[in-house]
Amino acid sequence: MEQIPGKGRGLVASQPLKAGQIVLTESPLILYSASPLLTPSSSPYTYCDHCFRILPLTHNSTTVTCPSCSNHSFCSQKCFSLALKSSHSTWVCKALMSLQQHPNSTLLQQHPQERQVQARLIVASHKLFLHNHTPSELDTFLSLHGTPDDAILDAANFLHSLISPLFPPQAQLSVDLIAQLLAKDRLNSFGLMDPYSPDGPQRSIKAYAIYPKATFFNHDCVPNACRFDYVDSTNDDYERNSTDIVIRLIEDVDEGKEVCISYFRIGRDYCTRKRILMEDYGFTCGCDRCTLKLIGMVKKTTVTFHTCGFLASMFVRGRIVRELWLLCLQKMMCHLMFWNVTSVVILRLMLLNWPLTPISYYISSLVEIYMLRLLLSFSIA
Ligand SMILES: C[S@@+](CC[C@H](N)C(=O)[O-])C[C@H]1O[C@@H](n2cnc3c(N)ncnc32)[C@H](O)[C@@H]1O
Repeated sequence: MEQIPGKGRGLVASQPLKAGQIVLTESPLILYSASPLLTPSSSPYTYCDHCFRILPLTHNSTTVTCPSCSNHSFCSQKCFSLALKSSHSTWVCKALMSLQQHPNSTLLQQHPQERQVQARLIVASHKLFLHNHTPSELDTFLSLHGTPDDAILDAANFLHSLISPLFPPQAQLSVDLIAQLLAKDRLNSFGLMDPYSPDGPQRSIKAYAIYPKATFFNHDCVPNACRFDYVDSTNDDYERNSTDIVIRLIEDVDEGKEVCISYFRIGRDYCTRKRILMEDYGFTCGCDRCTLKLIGMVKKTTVTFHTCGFLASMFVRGRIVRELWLLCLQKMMCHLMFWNVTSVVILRLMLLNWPLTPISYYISSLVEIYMLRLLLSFSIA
């Protein structure tokens, strides 16, 4: 891990790496369902509440429903046994049931639906708040990027009043810790997606996970690494946990080069990428793809601006000296064609040696347009 200028911490190759190589496999520190506590999920699938694999539409002999809450189902007895020790312990089961019951549910329903998912996050991360829990996990979590803003503090106050009475006495739940949790989760959690199907509905997020190392991958719109989380596989297809994250390289990476992933599908256009990165992650991307696109846009705007100015000045002058204009038109067109072609050739030759920056494009467009203006004045004169 290194400090990357303008990006904070990032992950850098400490040796030459090959395309296809797995550079990280990791289990989540925190994992929770993305379906709101009180509202039925919009996903066409139901999932195992421990490993998030799809459950069969009709419960088969291997599916187990929690006998205490009857609200959570598991794909197998093995998953249920594992869940009882972690994701669906007796305390989690009781806390979720209590949040789903009146009057807690009434209070939750008065808030945006997002609050129901945030409540799941706090319940799922209760282990971090236990006094006797390993402090390194809380430290790791608190060291992640993200600070609470006013909206998060409001949410934290509400959720604290709702959930703290449910917490075990040995848990150090405070408004500040909840606010930290929400802020870190917003910038660092990965969505686990519905399975892909070519003619199925648009994929939605079935669960969220925070991975303590994977979270340090910065974003690039042309990433050199990519997430392979095997969420679409069935139980028999593979051995690793279905909620583990797997990061593979897309191309060879030299020693010292940063390894980046894309925080979303890479097919999105420049403006959509820019908006998502600002709204969801709070930064403007300076990767090569975005910079080139920006240069193109600056050039287009500059050329349009100067062309409009040029046409407007031609129009005004044309009106004032209409007679002269008509007389000179024929002569001018000859000059224009000559100078325009010449200036374009000169400028393109210059550009070959110029660095590709918005300034060089701006100056070249200015020069081009002033040459044409000069020529027009000569022609009219
Ligand atoms: C999941 S964290 C990545 C690790 C983070 N750099 C850190 O220091 O903890 C996401 C945050 O990293 C920063 N970041 C990621 N990619 C970036 C990029 N291409 N340009 C600028 N900042 C970036 C943003 O502040 C973003 O909110």
